[in-house]
Amino acid sequence: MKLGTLTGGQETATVSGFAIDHRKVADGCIFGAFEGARVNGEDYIAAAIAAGAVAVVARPEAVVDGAVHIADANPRAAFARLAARFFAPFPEVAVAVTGTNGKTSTVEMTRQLWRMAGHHAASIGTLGVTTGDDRVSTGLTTPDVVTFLSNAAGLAREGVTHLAFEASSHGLSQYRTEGLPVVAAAFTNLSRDHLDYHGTMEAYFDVKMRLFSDVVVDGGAAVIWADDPLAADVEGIAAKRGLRVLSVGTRGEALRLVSREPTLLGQGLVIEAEGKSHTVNLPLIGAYQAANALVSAGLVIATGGEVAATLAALARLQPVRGRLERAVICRSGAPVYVDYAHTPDALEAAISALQAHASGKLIVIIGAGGDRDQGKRAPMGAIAAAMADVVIVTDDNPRGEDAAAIRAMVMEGAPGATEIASRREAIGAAIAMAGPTDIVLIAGKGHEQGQIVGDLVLPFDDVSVTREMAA
Ligand SMILES: CC(=O)N[C@H]1[C@@H](OP(=O)(O)OP(=O)(O)OC[C@H]2O[C@@H](n3ccc(=O)[nH]c3=O)[C@H](O)[C@@H]2O)O[C@H](CO)[C@@H](O)[C@@H]1O[C@H](C)C(=O)N[C@@H](C)C(=O)N[C@H](CCC(=O)O)C(=O)O
Ligand SMILES: Nc1ncnc2c1ncn2[C@@H]1O[C@H](COP(=O)(O)OP(=O)(O)OP(=O)(O)O)[C@@H](O)[C@H]1O
Ligand SMILES: N[C@H](CCC[C@H](N)C(=O)O)C(=O)O
Ligand SMILES: [Mg+2]
Repeated sequence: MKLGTLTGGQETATVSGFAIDHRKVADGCIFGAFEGARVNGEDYIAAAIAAGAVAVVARPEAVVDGAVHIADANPRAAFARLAARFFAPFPEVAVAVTGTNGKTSTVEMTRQLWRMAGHHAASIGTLGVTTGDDRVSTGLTTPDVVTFLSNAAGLAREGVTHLAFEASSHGLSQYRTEGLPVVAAAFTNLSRDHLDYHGTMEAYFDVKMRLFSDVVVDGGAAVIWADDPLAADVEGIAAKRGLRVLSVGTRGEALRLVSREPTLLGQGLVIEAEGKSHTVNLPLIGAYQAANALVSAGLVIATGGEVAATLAALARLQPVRGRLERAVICRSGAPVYVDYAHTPDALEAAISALQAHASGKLIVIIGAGGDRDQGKRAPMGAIAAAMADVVIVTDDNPRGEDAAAIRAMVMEGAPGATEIASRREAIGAAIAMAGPTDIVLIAGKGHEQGQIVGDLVLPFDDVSVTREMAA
C-alpha cells in the first residue's frame, strides 16, 4: 500500500507494516513514537528510521529526520487509525466489553452464544485470541495496537464475522483498539483496580467511558449491567451519543433478572424480556456469572440475536477457564475451585458464590500481584477474613516487588490469616485441612500458566498443582 493512500498525501513510499517498538521496525514500516510509562518512544525515532521506517507518527514537536513526519497531538490515536486502514477489513460485527471484572467471562460467553447461533465467532482478551478450535495468548488483556489490529484482520481473513474483545482501561487509555469499528459495547461494573496507573477512580471511570463516548460507532448499542451503582452515569453517556441502550439485571429493562436460585451445579434464572418470562438453567455457579451471562445475551441480542433463542442458549454455556473452575474433588470429598478474583469486589463475588454451596468451612487462598495497585491488598485480606472460615495468604505474581512485603500488605487486612509463601505449599495445606463438607477456593491466578517472579515466568497452573496435591 502506498504511504499517500494512507495519509491522503502524495508520498509514493510503499508501506510494509506498522511498529511501535523500534526493535520491531522493518523496511517500509510506519513507526509510532509514544511517550510511555517507562520511556519516551520519541527517543527511538532515529533508530527506527535507520531500521527502515518510511514514516513516523509522533507529536508535532518531535524531531523526525529522514522519514515522513505524520504529526498529531495524539499520536497513539492517529497511529491506530492509520494502522486500521492498512489492516482492514475486520470482522463486520465487533463488540467490546469494559468493566473492572467480568470482561473475560462476558466475551467468552458472547463468543459461545454467537457460535451456537451459527456464526463464525472469536474473542480477544485475557485468555488470548480465541476461536472455536484455537487459543493463542498475547500476554495482555487488550494487546498492543499492532497485535490487536493485525489479529483482528487475520480473523476476518479466516472467515470470522463476529468478534468480542475486552477493552481494558489501559487499552482504552493507550488507544490500543482504535480504528476497529465497534457496533456494541458493554459495561459490567466498576470497582477498585489499577489505581497505580489511573490514580483516581474518577480517572479510571472516565477512561472506560471513552468506549461509549468515542469508540462505539454512531447508531451503535450500549449494553449496561443495570445493578452497578454507576449504571445511570453510563446510560447517560450512551444516551448522549444516541446509542441504543439495553440495560440488563434485576433493574434491567431489556433483560430483567426476576429471580435466581442456586442449584447443585449452577442456577435457575427467571428473565423477563419483551413482556415475556423466560426460565434458564445456567450451568455456572455464582451471581457474577449470571450477571455476565445477561450482559453476553444483551450483546448478542443487540447485534441481531433472537431473544428467546439467545436466552435458551445460556443453558448450554461452557465454563470459562479459571472462573470458579472446579479443579478437583479432594479425597475427603471437598471440592476445590480456582478463580481469577484479584480485586476486592471480585473476591467478594467469588466467595459469595461458594458460600451458597458450603455447609462446612470455606477455606480461601489469596495473594496479590506485584507492580499492580497496592491499595487493593489489605481490602482483599479483609474481605477474605470477613467471609471465609480459613484464610491462607500466599504469593500470586510478585513481579518486581518483594513477595514478603506484598503478603504483609494483604495480611494487614486479615491478621488471623495463615501466611505460607509457597503457593504450592499453600494449596497443599488447604487440601490437607479440607473436610467432606468444606470447600476450598484458590483465588487470584485463575487460568494463568505461570508465576511471574522478577523477570522470570515460572511454570505454574493453579488447576494442575491442585490436582497434583490432591492426588
Ligand atoms: C503500563 C502499561 O500498560 N504499559 C504498556 C504500554 O507501555 P508504554 O506505552 O508505557 O511503553 P513504554 O514501555 O514506556 O515505552 C514507550 C514506547 O517506546 C517504545 N520503545 C520502548 C523501548 C525501546 O527500546 N524501543 C521502543 O520503541 C515502546 O514500544 C513504547 O511504545 O504499551 C506497551 C505496548 O502496548 C505494553 O506492552 C505495556 O504493557 C505492560 C507490559 C503491562 O504490564 N501492561 C499491563 C499493566 C496492562 O496493560 N494490563 C491491562 C489490564 C488488564 C486488566 O484489565 O486487568 C491489559 O490490557 O492487559
Ligand atoms: N460481573 C462480575 N461482578 C463481580 N465480580 C466478577 C464479575 N465477573 C467476574 N468477577 C470476578 O472477577 C474475576 C475475573 O473475572 P473476569 O476474568 O471475567 O474479569 P476481567 O474483567 O476480564 O478481569 P481482568 O481485568 O483481570 O482481565 C472472576 O474470577 C470473579 O472472581
Ligand atoms: N494474578 C494477576 C491478575 C491480574 C492480571 C491482569 N489483570 C493485570 O492487571 O495485568 C496479578 O495480579 O498479578
Ligand atoms: Mg480479562
